[in-house]
Amino acid sequence: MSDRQKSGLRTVLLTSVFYAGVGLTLAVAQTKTPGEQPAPPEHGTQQTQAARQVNGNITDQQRLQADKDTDNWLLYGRTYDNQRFSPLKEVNAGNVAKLKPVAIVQTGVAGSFENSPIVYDGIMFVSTPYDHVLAYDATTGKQLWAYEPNLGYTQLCCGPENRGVAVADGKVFVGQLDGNLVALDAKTGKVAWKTQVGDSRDAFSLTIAPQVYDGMVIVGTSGAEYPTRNYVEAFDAKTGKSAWRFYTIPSPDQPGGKSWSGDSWKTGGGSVWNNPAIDPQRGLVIFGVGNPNPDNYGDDRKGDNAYTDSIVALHVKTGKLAWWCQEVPHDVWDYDADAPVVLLNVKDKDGKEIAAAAEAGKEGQVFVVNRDNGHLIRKSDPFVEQSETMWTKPPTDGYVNIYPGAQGGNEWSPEAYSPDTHLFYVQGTNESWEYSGAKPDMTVNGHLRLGGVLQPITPNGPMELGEPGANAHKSHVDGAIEPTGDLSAVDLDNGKIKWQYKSDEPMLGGVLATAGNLVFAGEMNGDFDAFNAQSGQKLWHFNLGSGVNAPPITYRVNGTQYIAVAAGGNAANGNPVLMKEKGQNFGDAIGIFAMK
Ligand SMILES: O=C(O)c1cc(C(=O)O)c2c(n1)C(=O)C(=O)c1cc(C(=O)O)[nH]c1-2
Ligand SMILES: [Ca+2]
Repeated sequence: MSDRQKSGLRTVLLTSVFYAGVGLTLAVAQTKTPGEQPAPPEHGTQQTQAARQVNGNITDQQRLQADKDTDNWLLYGRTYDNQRFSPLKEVNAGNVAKLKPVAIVQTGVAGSFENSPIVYDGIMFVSTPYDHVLAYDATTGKQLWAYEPNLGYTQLCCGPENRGVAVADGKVFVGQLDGNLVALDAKTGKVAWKTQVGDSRDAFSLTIAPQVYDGMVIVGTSGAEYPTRNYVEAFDAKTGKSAWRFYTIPSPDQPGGKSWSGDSWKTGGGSVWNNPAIDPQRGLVIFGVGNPNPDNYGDDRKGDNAYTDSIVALHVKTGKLAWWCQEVPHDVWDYDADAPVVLLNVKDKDGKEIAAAAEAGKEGQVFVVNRDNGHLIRKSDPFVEQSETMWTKPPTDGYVNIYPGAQGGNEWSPEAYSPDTHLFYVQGTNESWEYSGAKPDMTVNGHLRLGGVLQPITPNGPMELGEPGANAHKSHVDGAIEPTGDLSAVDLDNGKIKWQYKSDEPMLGGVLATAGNLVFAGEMNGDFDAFNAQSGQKLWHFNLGSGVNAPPITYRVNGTQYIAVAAGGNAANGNPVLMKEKGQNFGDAIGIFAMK
């Protein structure tokens, strides 16, 4: 073990002792100080932690009006438009410097922690890597129940990720890595029903946070690094019975079907692994679609390859296609459109305000489309560095180095939009990737089919992914940049970057914007930061001991505003190699912060 690693280990041990101390002091403070405002009658102001009852009875009506519900965080992106904006402002740019942890919860499951919790009526619902689900008192971190699945066989490209649960009508819905969608009783965490969405032996998995709407649970499948034909599927929330399924790769007779040569559409990829937005007024479900397969070798799938790397809208009642807009035609770089689509209004070139949908792609720009027809309104300026070699076809007799690569740009990180500042906040990674192409020897269901080598590189060498060929492959690092990250505020009315914060490591996990003129986001070194939403000035940070690579949320219980975020690091795309180099470890923490 190098000195550097040793000192990293020591820091983590010391900080965890510190956290335990914080938890203790605050737990005592909690019993002494009842909430400032009367609690809901079923709880009572003198309620102890143990008395808090789990209530997951969020109704359709409540979800539709989630924007008016200032206290709760009812949906993945807080509201169906996925803006991740909260009107709470007790914590604001003027006082955030005094923000303190009130509890640091440890879930017991360390690993790539990407969860965005749901909070309802003082209860926080969390999912961990490997799909454990836990219910906590959202003010103290006291655990109320836990679901520990016996996962079946899994075949995963990028780690044991779970991005979150959905809570509706007394149930908690979790997509599992083994391809199952499971409904839990929200009061107890016991399984109510379980449905297989995709066969894990064929490399289908669920890492997505499900969406819930109008009696349905909607999920998409991961698996596009394997020869799959992926889909989005809606299930009856009461029974788990399939309501509709939409294949993200059209057959030849469907719209866009001619954009695949031969039979390539049958195994064309097109994963969907981030939470869809819902436009209730238009009756649309809108989401991003992942890469085509094979990833780097496109000669056997000639054409644009619809609907991969696209923003896609379906009629939510039937699952029928409404429109799509492709960000990257005929992708050979694994440029999934994999961040949540955000619904917002922007000005068109004539200054007219129009309903839009936006997604910040892996290729490093925000795509803004008209929500009525999917027409591209504009692309933002790049929010990461783009190499001159970008868009070079991976050669079969050599290699090409490109940035951004398959980690983005924006990796899957949920963006935020503040209607107060009219700015769109997005994280980004500057990282070189080495690509080469190779015609796959054969196609075997459930076996990786990358069509060559793609791997992140630093100026010092490869960050090996352990994928076939990557380890054995001699890497070339000429032109490689040091991996770094940024957080950008983008004006989507003109596509310009208003401010940008730079981080020493890739930034991924997601952003929260609040009416307190604040933006919260994490860094891989464990820092959880608050910025002035207008100016980008960093106002506060707290180190959570391992990478804050998850989306923060905020909520209010008994009149107190809390901010929470998961911290565990990230296991995808060579990030464990980077973390090891810097002496950083995987973790299992959820930090809960307040002004008290
Ligand atoms: O195409 C796919 O099916 C798929 C799925 C996932 C996933 O489900 O996590 C990732 C990717 N692709 C991917 O390309 C990628 O870079 C990636 C990073 C991560 C992560 O959790 O940090 N997941 C995934
Ligand atoms: Ca992918």
